[in-house]
Amino acid sequence: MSMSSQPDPAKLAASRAAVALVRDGMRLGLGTGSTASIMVEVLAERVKAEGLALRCAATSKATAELAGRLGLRVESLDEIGWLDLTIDGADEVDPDLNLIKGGGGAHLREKVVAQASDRMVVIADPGKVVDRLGAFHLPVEVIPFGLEATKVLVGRALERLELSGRPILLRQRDGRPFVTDEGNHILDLALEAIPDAPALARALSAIPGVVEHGLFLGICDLAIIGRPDGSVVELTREDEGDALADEEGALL
Ligand SMILES: O=C(CO)[C@H](O)[C@H](O)COP(=O)(O)O
Repeated sequence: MSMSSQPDPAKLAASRAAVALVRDGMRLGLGTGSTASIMVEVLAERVKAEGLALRCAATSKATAELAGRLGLRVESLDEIGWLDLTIDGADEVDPDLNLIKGGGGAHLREKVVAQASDRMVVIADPGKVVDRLGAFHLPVEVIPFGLEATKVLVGRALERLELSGRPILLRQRDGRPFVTDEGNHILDLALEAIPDAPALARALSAIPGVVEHGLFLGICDLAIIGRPDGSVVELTREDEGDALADEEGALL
């Protein structure tokens, strides 16, 4: 494998299993983050070895740059129109395959791309599997205009959902507010646990300054969890709780 540093074996195992789902001629969505980057490298190697003809849409500038550099054919989502499969990482995966995403600040484009795909497959290591979403800070992309007012409205929404007092943190990078590929900022909500994810998703989406939150509810079709020994566990929404219950001891 031509990767510069030795990849995490669990992420590599999940990536290989996901890339095995790719078929010649597919239109693919490429996720963002360290796991998705490994997947892009594995995919590029397979494309080179087998001469597959793929069309790829990236979920971030960083992924577009990586995929292009590795020789994958990257086009805009509008050029491709619709995708057969999107493969992406996640920050948390619950037993119903609901996700928190956006640790890398790309969840807006990631959600657009995932929703424009027939199938979304998540690749992750066992540390991402949780019983209930919320330990990971929930990213919320907001427009710069009226940021303080948006923060107040987010706080009020949390109060109504019995999450009052939870910190709302403006994400920083190099001492300045983080700027997404779409020119927006990110509020990270330190919720600890999310009792009612659909209600929170609705409340956040109703705030005008909020562009998109990192809750991916009912979007993921398959989660491939890699293990450090190179094996994988596949979780689907149909077998959701059962599979997790069976595998939990081995996963965590
Ligand atoms: O949602 C994301 C980026 O916005 C990533 O998929 C998520 O943060 C997981 O990243 P990693 O694979 O590096 O742990």
